[in-house]
Amino acid sequence: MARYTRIPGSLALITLTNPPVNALSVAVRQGIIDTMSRALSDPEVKGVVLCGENRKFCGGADIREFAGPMKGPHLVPTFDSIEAAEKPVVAAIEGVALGGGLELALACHYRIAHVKARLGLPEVTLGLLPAAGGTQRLPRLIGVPAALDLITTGRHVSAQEALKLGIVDRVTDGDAREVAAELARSVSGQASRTLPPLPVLRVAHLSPFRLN
Ligand SMILES: CCCCCCC/C=C/C(=O)SCCNC(=O)CCNC(=O)[C@H](O)C(C)(C)COP(=O)(O)OP(=O)(O)OC[C@H]1O[C@@H](n2cnc3c(N)ncnc32)[C@H](O)[C@@H]1OP(=O)(O)O
Repeated sequence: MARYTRIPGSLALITLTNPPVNALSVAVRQGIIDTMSRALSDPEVKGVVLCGENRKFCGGADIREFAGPMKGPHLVPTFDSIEAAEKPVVAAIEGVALGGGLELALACHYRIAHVKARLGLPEVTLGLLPAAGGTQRLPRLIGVPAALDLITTGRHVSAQEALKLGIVDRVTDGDAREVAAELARSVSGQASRTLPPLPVLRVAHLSPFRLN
């Protein structure tokens, strides 16, 4: 599930609620769609903060659902609709943002991380790819070499390394939700931030092709 709360400054706070790590179960994916739609259709809401319950942003796809057939909304359109939102969406990353959890944060327009947060794309360790936009959004944000390192090793990075790499916009030792709310208020009314275009790979004797 995802809980919807109105917070000061004309903002909506969306909290993923699926203990223990707020993994992206069917109910959480549907909850994101429902709460985002509520925030976007309310003219009083000028921006959105997205966080996870119990100070854990999101541990990724819900591995408890891997045994059965895929049900409910897919991650890709769910995340695409966040990226396409005309109101700023800021991820408040506490605890972990792993796999689909980091891909969710990458679909947001801004990311604030708590100093103790860990981020990564560990899909490769499960024999999967970050197939919910991570292979596109991460290279656009931090460049191909750094993105390939994270995608192919599955290693977790600290909040400080994530800041250095350009994955997050700010690191705080305070309440990441409050810092995210401050940022959302300061950019509300501005055009949503978009990622730079995909890098074009040029190989001798071949026409350039787009990485997608
Ligand atoms: C079919 C096509 C799908 C395409 C989509 C592809 C895109 C997305 C893919 C993914 O997201 S794959 C999943 C990626 N995430 C992970 O691999 C995270 C795995 N978990 C961990 O690394 C650790 O558990 C942790 C989150 C760092 C927490 O570590 P900690 O040492 O603090 O606690 P643990 O004892 O390991 O775990 C606590 C508790 O949480 C449960 N859990 C952890 N991750 C998940 C998860 N992703 N889904 C569901 N449950 C999860 C874990 O099983 C423990 O549960 P209990 O044993 O306490 O019941």
